[in-house]
Amino acid sequence: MRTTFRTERNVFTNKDVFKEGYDPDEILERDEEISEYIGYLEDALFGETPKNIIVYGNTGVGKTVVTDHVTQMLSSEAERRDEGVDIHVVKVNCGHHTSSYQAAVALVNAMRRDTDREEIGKGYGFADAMDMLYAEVEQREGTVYVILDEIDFLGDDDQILYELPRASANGYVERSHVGVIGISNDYTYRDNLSSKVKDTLQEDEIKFPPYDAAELRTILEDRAEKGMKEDVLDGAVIPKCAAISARDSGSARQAIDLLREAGNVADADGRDAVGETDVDEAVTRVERGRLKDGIRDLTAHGKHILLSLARAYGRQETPLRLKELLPIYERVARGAGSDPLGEHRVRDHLADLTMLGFVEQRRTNKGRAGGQFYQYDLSVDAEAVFEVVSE
Ligand SMILES: Nc1ncnc2c1ncn2[C@@H]1O[C@H](COP(=O)(O)OP(=O)(O)OP(=O)(O)O)[C@@H](O)[C@H]1O
Repeated sequence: MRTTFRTERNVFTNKDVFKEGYDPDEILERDEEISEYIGYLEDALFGETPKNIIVYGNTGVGKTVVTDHVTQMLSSEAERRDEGVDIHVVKVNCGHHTSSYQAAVALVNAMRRDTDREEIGKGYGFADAMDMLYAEVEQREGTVYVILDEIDFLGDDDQILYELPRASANGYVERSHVGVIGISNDYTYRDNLSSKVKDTLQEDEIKFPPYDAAELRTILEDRAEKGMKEDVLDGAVIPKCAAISARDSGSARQAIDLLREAGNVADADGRDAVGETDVDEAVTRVERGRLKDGIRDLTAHGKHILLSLARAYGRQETPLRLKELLPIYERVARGAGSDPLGEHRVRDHLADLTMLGFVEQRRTNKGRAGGQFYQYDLSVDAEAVFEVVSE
């Protein structure tokens, strides 16, 4: 039981070093990708038409951190040379702005915020938004690199990728150039683009492979040095976090999360030594965190259905059939103030939840005459479901 605030932590010197938004001074183990990137970006420094680039790689492999780093380098270099070439960078996340129209509006607003102007409201069409975007670009009188993070969320609505690269050729901007950098988790993204977009974009590709254990160790050692006290880590901790993450995902995010959580476990225990067993506990915590994020991302009815299953599971009534689940779901949905969906839609949701790994679907044969039917069970921790729903 704590009655006072601590004056010093047991393990950490700076927890911010382990946060998602932390900007590392140094990007480690990505020299090849940085070099390739610099090669593509360089044209812009000479006032030429900028190259369009798409960066591919799984989650947590450094696409964002490297893109931020090299584009920052590019605009500082242009400023340092002071040869009349200004380079501006504007970034939006298509995961939050999933249509070409929304992305265009978000870009206009980002550029307006950048110059302390009011954001535009609603009620414009795509063409209006693009006109406003071109006006912003033209005002910069230089090269504007547009970064579209999570570009695959645009899906078929990729008109903006057709428009932006043609801005100069079409005379929409005369004093400026526009370049596009797309960031994607989906290696097949390009295959789904329409041929007219492919023809205009003519992009170069940079692929970010997953990190191996040795690379993750380097990244973790650097973070530990910046954010943890000296000598608190047992020698096996970093190699273990690195090995688990390399085997699982090759993600630096996962590795950093594991090290932070292992530190948290020891710290909360009042220890100033982090050991291997703390990593085991960290794995459980990080997985639970990821599971809860996944539940949070579900639609409202997805959550209602999962909660119904979790309740049934808690009463040891699972596995159960759809017709047994429906009344529970209907009560849950009404309790949350929404109209329950019909049987077919619930079945579709259950199929989605099964695909996402939240639910297990079993086919059961009931003797000769009984025919076949499906039964459903919860395949994630019920507590995590209750916790998210009660947030
Ligand atoms: N080479 C590296 N050196 C130092 N830190 C890194 C490196 N690569 C990744 N990181 C860190 O790992 C985390 C995830 O990296 P980043 O956000 O760049 O991944 P991403 O590939 O863009 O992932 P996502 O597709 O999920 O957005 C960040 O905290 C980042 O600072």
